[in-house]
Amino acid sequence: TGLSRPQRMLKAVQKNATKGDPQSVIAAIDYYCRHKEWAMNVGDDKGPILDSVVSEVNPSTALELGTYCGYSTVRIARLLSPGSKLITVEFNPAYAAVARQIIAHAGLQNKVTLVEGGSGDLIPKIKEQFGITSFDFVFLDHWKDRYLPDIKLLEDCGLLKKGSVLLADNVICPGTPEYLEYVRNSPRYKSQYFQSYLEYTKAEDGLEKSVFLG
Ligand SMILES: O=C(NCCCCc1cc2ccncc2s1)c1cc(-c2ccc(F)cc2)cc(O)c1O
Ligand SMILES: [Mg+2]
Repeated sequence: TGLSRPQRMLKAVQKNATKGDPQSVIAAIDYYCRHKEWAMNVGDDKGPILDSVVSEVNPSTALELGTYCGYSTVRIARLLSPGSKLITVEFNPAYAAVARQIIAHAGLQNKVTLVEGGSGDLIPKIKEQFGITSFDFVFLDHWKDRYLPDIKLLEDCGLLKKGSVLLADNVICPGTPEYLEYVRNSPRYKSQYFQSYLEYTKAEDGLEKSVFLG
């Protein structure tokens, strides 16, 4: 059966990107996915919006739900200040194996902790396992029907504080209607939509930024 799509993407990174250079890793993945084969990275249309929110928040602690091949992990981690930590959660072991190698190729493995498992199982264990009291920034990019239950779980576990910023991918395509309805109508969040495009396509998609008000 040969290599999987994530493995072919990894080969393209190892061939075309400079070790220790996150920007070249990002460029190699975007080139491969735009010109060779599509993959569900946040991509180079939505990516700069992600970058601007991460830079604005400058998080000491960040959480990513849904690593996939590590593209957005690299985008986020390359912007973190020294001593800051990104925890990224991936359910699929094959994706996680590729992501570890892509994150390492970018030279960002010291800023990133990749945890394999389901978000619902892991979130309640984060405080005890990682000594984290709250997250300054959360990027949601995993199962679209897990966005809402998982932010409620983050609230219940006391992992959000006043000012914590949530950024959700794919709120239009594939879509996260229940999540959007909640964050846009809850008095506990101030929400804002950033219109963009589904990665490597002309279809509409966007990111929803929601600030937790405590
Ligand atoms: O499903 C998507 N992303 C989640 C992958 C699920 C991996 C998981 C991670 C994890 C961690 C913890 N707990 C449970 C889980 S489950 C996704 C899909 C599309 C798309 C858009 C149009 C299409 F025609 C076809 C696909 C675009 C995107 O940007 C996506 O992010
Ligand atoms: Mg996505």
